[in-house]
Amino acid sequence: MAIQNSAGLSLILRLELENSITTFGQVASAIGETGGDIIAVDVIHVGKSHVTRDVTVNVFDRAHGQKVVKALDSKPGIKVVNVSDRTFLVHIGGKIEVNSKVPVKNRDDLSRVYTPGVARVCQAIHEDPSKAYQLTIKRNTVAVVSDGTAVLGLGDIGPEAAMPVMEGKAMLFKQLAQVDAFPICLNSKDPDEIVAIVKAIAPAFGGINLEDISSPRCFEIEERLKKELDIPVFHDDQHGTAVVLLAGLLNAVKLVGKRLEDLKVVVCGIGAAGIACTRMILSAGVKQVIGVDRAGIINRNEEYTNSMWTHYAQFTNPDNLTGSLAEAIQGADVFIGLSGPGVLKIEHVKSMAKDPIVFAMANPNPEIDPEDAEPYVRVLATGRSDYPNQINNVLCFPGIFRGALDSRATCINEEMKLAAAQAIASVVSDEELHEQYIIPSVFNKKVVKAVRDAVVKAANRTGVARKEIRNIF
Ligand SMILES: NC(=O)C1=CN([C@@H]2O[C@H](COP(=O)(O)OP(=O)(O)OC[C@H]3O[C@@H](n4cnc5c(N)ncnc54)[C@H](O)[C@@H]3O)[C@@H](O)[C@H]2O)C=CC1
Ligand SMILES: CC(=O)C(=O)O
Ligand SMILES: [Mg+2]
Repeated sequence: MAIQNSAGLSLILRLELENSITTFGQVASAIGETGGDIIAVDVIHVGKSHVTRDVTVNVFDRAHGQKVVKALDSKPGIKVVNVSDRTFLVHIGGKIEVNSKVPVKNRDDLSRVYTPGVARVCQAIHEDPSKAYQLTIKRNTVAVVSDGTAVLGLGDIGPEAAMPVMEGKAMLFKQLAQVDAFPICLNSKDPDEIVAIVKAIAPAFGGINLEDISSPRCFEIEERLKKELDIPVFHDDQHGTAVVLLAGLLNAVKLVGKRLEDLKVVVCGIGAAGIACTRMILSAGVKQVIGVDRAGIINRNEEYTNSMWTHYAQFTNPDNLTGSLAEAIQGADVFIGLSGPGVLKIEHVKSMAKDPIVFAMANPNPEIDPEDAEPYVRVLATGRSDYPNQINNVLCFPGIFRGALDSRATCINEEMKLAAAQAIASVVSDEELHEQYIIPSVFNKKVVKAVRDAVVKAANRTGVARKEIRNIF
């Protein structure tokens, strides 16, 4: 099983080439000798003495990029005028914008969309607040709320630094499921204040997607908001991740011919995602889950300062094992990583049971380098977009909110989550199922529709839908 990795970093190098001294062939050789991969060349300006070209080069990391630049700069007749990182370029000015659905071309239009016409619409909603679903953006709009305390695996990097991730989530909501989503990053870490703020902004939204809020605060914040709001509140790192993880696990066990109830599963990283994933796989039928965090195996002999861990020990680790990851993983069928980079070593993988399944889901860098793990595992998945088998909550949140908004559900309950997991898994047919294809691609158009339809049905079945469904796809 060969793993294809796209290069880590893509740079655009603006080069000024002196015609009499150098050729493009020399440029290409200099880049090739350093291991850079040219993926595009554009001519920017042709002059008598100089040609300016933009050369797009894939490199492994920053240091490699610097090596390529140095190699070019050292050649006579080649000048590196500018270096831009394509990832930064797509972020300039942010990734989303608000568009108007109604053209305003004259006074007549203006008086309808704005004052005085708008006043009658406001009064209609005042008389019947449920009309907000017909007459405002509420029915199709989700707030993506973060406090920046657990951004990917980068930790507490603050609300401003969290924005690119939240903009990315909003972009994906729109692109994949036509849901309008706003990134809202809060300058507060106080659960009381976060609950109060989200409650206060809720009238404009049909759902709340909590994102990258650190544990254990995230549990309290979500629970309180669920109780106090009549729109779905969904902590994506918990439930979106758990839904996609279960989908991947259902297909992986089918592939290796094991049963959920016979598995020994190790979950590393007992935070928001790890706890929710544990709950989800237990409710799907797994019996033996062992949690590991910085304090080692989570067991019932300890009283942890993190009360969630004390609670976690009550419903996991049936044999009350103690020790470290090395002890936990011996003979395990499945490793689920939701912690940080480099936690899982080759020796750990070698000590797993036959046909090991490794889901190294920490972002941006997984618990083990996929190239290192690949020779020793049967099924490998990461959370990243540039390897096969991407187990990432992006497979869930667009479709699950599409279904919840369409059925105007009051919440996203366990049945809706389970239905979403089964729907994602079902997109991969038995004929297609393969070590490198246990989970559909984010770009597989069947995913959002399958999840949305399954969620709508589950919402109806469980009595949380407030609306008859019209099919929008
Ligand atoms: N692939 C996906 O869809 C998703 C991936 N993640 C990733 O999972 C990781 C955790 O995310 P959250 O649960 O939201 O964060 P969190 O902050 O709630 O929990 C992380 C947990 O991992 C533990 N941990 C960190 N380093 C560790 C180490 N070296 N050994 C043992 N335990 C360690 C922490 O102590 C903490 O309990 C992040 O890297 C995040 O990017 C999270 C959500 C979705
Ligand atoms: C994917 C995601 O939500 C995370 O890594 O936090
Ligand atoms: Mg997240």
